[in-house]
Amino acid sequence: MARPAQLVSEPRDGGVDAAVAAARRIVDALLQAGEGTDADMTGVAKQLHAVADSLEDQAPAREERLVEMWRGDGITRHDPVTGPENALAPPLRLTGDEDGSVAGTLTLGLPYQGPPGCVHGGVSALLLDHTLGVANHWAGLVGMTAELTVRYHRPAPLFEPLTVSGRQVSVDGRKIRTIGALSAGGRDCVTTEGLFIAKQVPRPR
Ligand SMILES: CCCCCCCC/C=C\CCCCCCCC(=O)SCCNC(=O)CCNC(=O)[C@H](O)C(C)(C)COP(=O)(O)OP(=O)(O)OC[C@H]1O[C@@H](n2cnc3c(N)ncnc32)[C@H](O)[C@@H]1OP(=O)(O)O
Repeated sequence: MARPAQLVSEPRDGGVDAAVAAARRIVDALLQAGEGTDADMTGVAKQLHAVADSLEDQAPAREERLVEMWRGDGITRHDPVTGPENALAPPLRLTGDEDGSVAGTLTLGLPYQGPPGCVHGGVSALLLDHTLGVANHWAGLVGMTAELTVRYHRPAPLFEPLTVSGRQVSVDGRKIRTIGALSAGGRDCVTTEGLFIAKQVPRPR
């Protein structure tokens, strides 16, 4: 049987991907520390601002950067779910199977908390919306999300491996229907059904 296809950008060892991995650690560590430690948070803020100042000084114009982001086809490096260049992405790593499904596993920490010890519902919806989009790409026809129905069956736990999966189920003219699930320990926590319309926002150039 063929190996599953990698559907996300492999993070690189150095460059911006390494800096983004460090930024994710910072977000996590700040939340883990909170207010009640002896850490010099004023000093920390100063150091982080210094890093941001230096990055902003050297960044290209936003329009130029958008063109660069959207160069080429397929997998993106900047999206907020899988993108190795995006510190907001957990990141989720998705692979595509021969049967047309896509799936990935990840473990979420404190930055993604909703109810105590559980994943925020909006975060689950984000992970699923994107996974359904990638499932459409894997199936060969992508579209814009027109409708997303999300059912929350049971709380999804933080700090435990979660599986996120999706599969395109039908195409009727421009209407694409795609389903997905987020599960923990083999049990569905969240399931979703999406209607996508085959249309794309023009790429910046
Ligand atoms: C998409 C990215 C592609 C990147 C490609 C890279 C490669 C792939 C790699 C990696 C995958 C990445 C994955 C990313 C995933 C993320 C997805 C998002 O976050 S998308 C952003 C959120 N969604 C919006 O912002 C939409 C906003 N809405 C619109 O733009 C329009 O309303 C749109 C396109 C949905 C429809 O507009 P109209 O003008 O093209 O089409 P009309 O004529 O209105 O509808 C066509 C048919 O669909 C029905 N329809 C439209 N909206 C409906 C709805 N909400 N519910 C039910 N039916 C609806 C209509 O009734 C009509 O049906 P009748 O042909 O008459 O039978």
